[in-house]
Amino acid sequence: MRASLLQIAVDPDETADSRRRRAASLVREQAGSELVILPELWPVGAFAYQQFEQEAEQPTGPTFEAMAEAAKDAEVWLHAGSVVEKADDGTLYNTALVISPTGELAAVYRKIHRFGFDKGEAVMMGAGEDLVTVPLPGALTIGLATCYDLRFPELFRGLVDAGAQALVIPAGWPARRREHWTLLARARAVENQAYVLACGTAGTHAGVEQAGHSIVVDPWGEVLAEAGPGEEVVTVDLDPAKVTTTRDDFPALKDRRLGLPAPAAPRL
Ligand SMILES: NC(=O)CC(=O)C(=O)O
Repeated sequence: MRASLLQIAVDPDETADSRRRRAASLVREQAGSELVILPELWPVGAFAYQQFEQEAEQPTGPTFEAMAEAAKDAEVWLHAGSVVEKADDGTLYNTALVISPTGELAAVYRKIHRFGFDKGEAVMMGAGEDLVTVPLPGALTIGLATCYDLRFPELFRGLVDAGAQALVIPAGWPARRREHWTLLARARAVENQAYVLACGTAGTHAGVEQAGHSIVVDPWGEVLAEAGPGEEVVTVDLDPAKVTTTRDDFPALKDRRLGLPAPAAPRL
């Protein structure tokens, strides 16, 4: 199963429409891949908080329209990264879109853990509540998470329990925390015995230099491919059987101790 990660640059000197056109043409160039992945909030930039309201769209808005055409032309499954979604009640969400090779909206995932503590998406956006997996026919079942979610292992265990074999994580990860990005991506792969495909952005916006370094890790924790800091396409071949063989040969997931009594209150 061939997968391509499109590590697109999100510098502020480009409009969202221009970036959508560029992304669409990059997607079309990936014909032959089965899965193509774009990063988090790439039309606007993950830290461009001031633009969120203005660039907010419906899940079937301009990003979906441009990406659905491209997915159809290339005949690929497209994880179109995430967009600022404006829900019917006006709430904004950081929402990932998965598009089928026939151009249908196959799944949406609203980011569960919002980044920013007392600012940015943490205060401007609603939190997703639903874990989402998508079985790609004849290939792997992917589990969806976005950027800051990478720091919360319990989410990934939930995805694995729901059948995920590959964890797809679009991000807008800052350069100053790049070591965390690589370490966490490998940790999520090892502990869940799953592929991790984590696609970041390049460039700088809102004063935040992006890490790039999109990474693909196999279920044993080996790095199959890693981008540099600039705009780049990473293409890898995944072996769906490797998930099963890793889990069979080293069955650590079966040694989980579920149902232990919880402490009276979390000790933080
Ligand atoms: N931007 C994010 O969602 C997450 C992030 O930057 C981090 O360090 O975590």
